[in-house]
Amino acid sequence: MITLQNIEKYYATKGLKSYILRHVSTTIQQGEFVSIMGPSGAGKSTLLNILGMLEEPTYGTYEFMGEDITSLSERKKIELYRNHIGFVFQAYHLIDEMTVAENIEAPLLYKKIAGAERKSRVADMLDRFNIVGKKDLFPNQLSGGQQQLVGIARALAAQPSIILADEPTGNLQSAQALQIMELFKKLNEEENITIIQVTHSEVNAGYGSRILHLLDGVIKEDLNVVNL
Ligand SMILES: Nc1ncnc2c1ncn2[C@@H]1O[C@H](COP(=O)(O)OP(=O)(O)OP(=O)(O)O)[C@@H](O)[C@H]1O
Repeated sequence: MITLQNIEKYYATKGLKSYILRHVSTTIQQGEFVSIMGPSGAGKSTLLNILGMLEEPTYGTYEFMGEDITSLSERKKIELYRNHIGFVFQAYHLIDEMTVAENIEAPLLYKKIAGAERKSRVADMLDRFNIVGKKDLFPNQLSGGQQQLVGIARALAAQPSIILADEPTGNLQSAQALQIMELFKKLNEEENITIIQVTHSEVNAGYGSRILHLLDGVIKEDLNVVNL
C-alpha cells in the first residue's frame, strides 16, 4: 500500500541543510497497524505528514496505492487523499462553529456525496460512537475524549483505507486513551483499515503490530510487536 524509498527532508537556511529525515525506506501493507516512536524532534510528525500528503519530501519516492505521489499533480493528490486517507490530530482540529453532526459531515461535502447518503453516514457514525445525543452540540461543549471520537468519526465517515493519527491520545486521560486505542484495534482487525500512529506511549504502541523507531530522522529499529 505504501512504499517509501530513500526519503529525505531538509530545510536549507543560509546554505546550511538541516535534515529532518534521512534515508527513510520502508514498506507498509494494507491492514498493518504501525506505530512511529522516537524522541521529540526525531521527525515523527514530518514522516506522518509526508505519508498523508500534507508535506512533500525534498528527495526520494513515495508510492501510495500504486501511484507515485512525488510526480502527481496537486489535484490528483487531493483526490487520493479524500478517497483514501483519514487524518486524526492530537488537538482534534474540529471546526468550532460547526455542530458535531456538521463536523462529521464536512469531508463528505468535499467528496460531493449526495445529501441522503451524507445524512445516513453521519447517523451511522453518531450511532456507532454513541454520541447521537451530542449531535447538535458544539466541540467546546464536549470533553476531550468525546472531541477525539468526533475527530475519528469524521475521518471514518469518508470510508478511508488508512487512518493516520498524530498522537491521537496525547491530550487525553488514560481511560479515554484506552477507549481510542481499543477502537483503532477494532477498526484494524474487523475492517482491515490500515493504521499508522505517532505515539510516545509504549502502551499505545502495544495495540499495533509493528513499531518504527525514529532517531534523528533515521529509522533505527523496525520491530514486530509480540502480543503477550
Ligand atoms: N518548517 C520547518 N523549518 C525548519 N525546521 C522544521 C520545520 N518543521 C519542522 N522542523 C524541525 O524538524 C524536526 C522534526 O520535527 P517533527 O515535528 O517531525 O518531530 P517529532 O518527532 O514529531 O517531535 P515531537 O515528538 O516533539 O512532536 C524538529 O527539530 C523541527 O524543529
